[in-house]
Amino acid sequence: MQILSAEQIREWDAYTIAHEPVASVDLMERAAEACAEWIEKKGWLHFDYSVYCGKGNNGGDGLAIARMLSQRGCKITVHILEFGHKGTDDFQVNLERLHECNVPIVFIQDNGFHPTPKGNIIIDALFGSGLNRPLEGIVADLVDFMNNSGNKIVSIDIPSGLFTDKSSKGNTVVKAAHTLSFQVYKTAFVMAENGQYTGQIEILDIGLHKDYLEQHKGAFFQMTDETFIRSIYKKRTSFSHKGNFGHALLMAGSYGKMGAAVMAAKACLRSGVGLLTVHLPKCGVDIMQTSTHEAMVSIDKDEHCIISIPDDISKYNVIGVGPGIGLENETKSLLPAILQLKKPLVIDADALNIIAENKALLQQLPAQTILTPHPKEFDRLFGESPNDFVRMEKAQHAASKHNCVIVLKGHNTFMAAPGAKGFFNNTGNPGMATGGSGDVLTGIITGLLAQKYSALNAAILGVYLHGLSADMALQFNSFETLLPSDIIKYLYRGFKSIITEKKE
Ligand SMILES: NC(=O)C1=CN([C@@H]2O[C@H](COP(=O)(O)OP(=O)(O)OC[C@H]3O[C@@H](n4cnc5c(N)ncnc54)[C@H](OP(=O)(O)O)[C@@H]3O)[C@@H](O)[C@H]2O)[C@@H](O)CC1
Ligand SMILES: Nc1ncnc2c1ncn2[C@@H]1O[C@H](COP(=O)(O)OP(=O)(O)O)[C@@H](O)[C@H]1O
Ligand SMILES: [K+]
Repeated sequence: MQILSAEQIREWDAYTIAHEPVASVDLMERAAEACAEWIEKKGWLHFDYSVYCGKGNNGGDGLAIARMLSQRGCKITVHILEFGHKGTDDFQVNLERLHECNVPIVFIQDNGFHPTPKGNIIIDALFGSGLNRPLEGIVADLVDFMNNSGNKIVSIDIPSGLFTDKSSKGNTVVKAAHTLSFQVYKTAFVMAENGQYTGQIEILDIGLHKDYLEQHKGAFFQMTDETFIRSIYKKRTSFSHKGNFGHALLMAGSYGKMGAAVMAAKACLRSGVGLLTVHLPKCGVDIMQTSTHEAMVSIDKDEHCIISIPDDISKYNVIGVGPGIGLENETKSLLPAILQLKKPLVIDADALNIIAENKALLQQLPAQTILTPHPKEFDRLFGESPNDFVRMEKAQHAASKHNCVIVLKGHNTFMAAPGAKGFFNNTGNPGMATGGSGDVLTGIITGLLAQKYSALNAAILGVYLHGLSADMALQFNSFETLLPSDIIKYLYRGFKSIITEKKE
């Protein structure tokens, strides 16, 4: 699924109006009908509704939804924010239509807001993608009033006060339980800083013209859905052998952090790598050999941490470095040597922190290296960001500048690569917020890279599978009990769901 900016959505609306063709007010009717149907399917027709409308097209949607719910037998009160100026044409048409339904309408002109009866559902249709400045004055007061009412809020298109394409940090924004948005995701929905506002997001199909997306391919962010993942997944043939799936070298672990190496190794093996060697300090040998029988080990000179590179590096086709390696000085000084090997590379955790301390190393990254920072690691590497939007733009810029793939981890992990607009992931859950989940991801991506996926596809597929397997593991776990080792255990379910053909 694509993720569009407010401007692109406006263009797409206009394209549909011109090329379907369909009248703008009829498109609004479709949008409102999709919302009313969603509410009906939810079994919510026995509730009463307070519908809050601005005077733009978002408010027009609200008026049309009010009419449709009233026709379905719901008790409705409509509240219109009165600014003095006329509503948009489609708003005015829908106001006329609503007058015919005898729905009570209250015009809000001052702060004396009518209390919303307990149990009413609030429909928030104040502002949509046309928001052009932060809310203030009476409008901000109204949103505070709605948020503090204790009523469930359903926002239409986007919670009012939330900007589609830039940060709304510190602004007054509606806190919705559900957001009913149209056709595609909006950039605002994938930013962690907005998680408190959107609630559950539903994307409703309003039949916008498909040709628009075809004609602007490459101009949009992409949400990595199942269709896309299937298109990059490589099927195995019956005659395949271990030589087809690469030999990965993982450089991981230090005294007290061998668990990171074990998890990365197991995840790498379960991702289908042909052969795996783990380079680790002496203290880790017994741990790895007893826990992970399929992994070979390459033993470092040092007892406690990694300070050297294995002798014969030529047999490995990829290297994954970072999980649990620590920040000992001798480990730090090893990193430039690893970069000089010019192998396909996945860099995570402390290996990223070492680069952050010596940023000149960024210039030495082999082409198409994959970096997997969480936001703090990212900020250490590329500087602090005031908000998620700026951090994402920095990731795009850094990926181009250093010719690398950046996996900026989070709920909707963002993947940036040179020449691509960027990809957001849509699998995974808060059960993954346990130390070690990142080590598992490094193992998965390293395993896929060894199997000759391109760097970008290894990142996209790895992140998707990582989250999907964690989602599958929820069948037998709560968010609290889910462990990184469960993600490895359920990787087979993730793979199978990609491989299994969907029944039509
Ligand atoms: N055919 C289509 O296009 C379809 C569109 N659809 C719907 O249209 C929505 C977009 O509608 P839209 O473009 O009319 O903008 P909208 O969000 O209603 O707000 C604009 C108004 O708000 C005002 N305003 C802005 N910021 C403000 C602030 N901080 N504080 C106070 N006022 C502020 C601004 O006033 P002004 O800046 O002129 O003072 C203007 O009056 C979209 O989200 C979707 O719901 C669907 O029906 C599907 C088909
Ligand atoms: N709420 C969440 N939703 C989706 N994915 C999550 C969530 N919380 C954590 N994750 C994923 O778990 C991983 C955590 O990685 P990281 O922070 O490096 O952990 P660690 O270093 O402890 O192993 C990332 O891939 C991240 O995307
Ligand atoms: K809204």
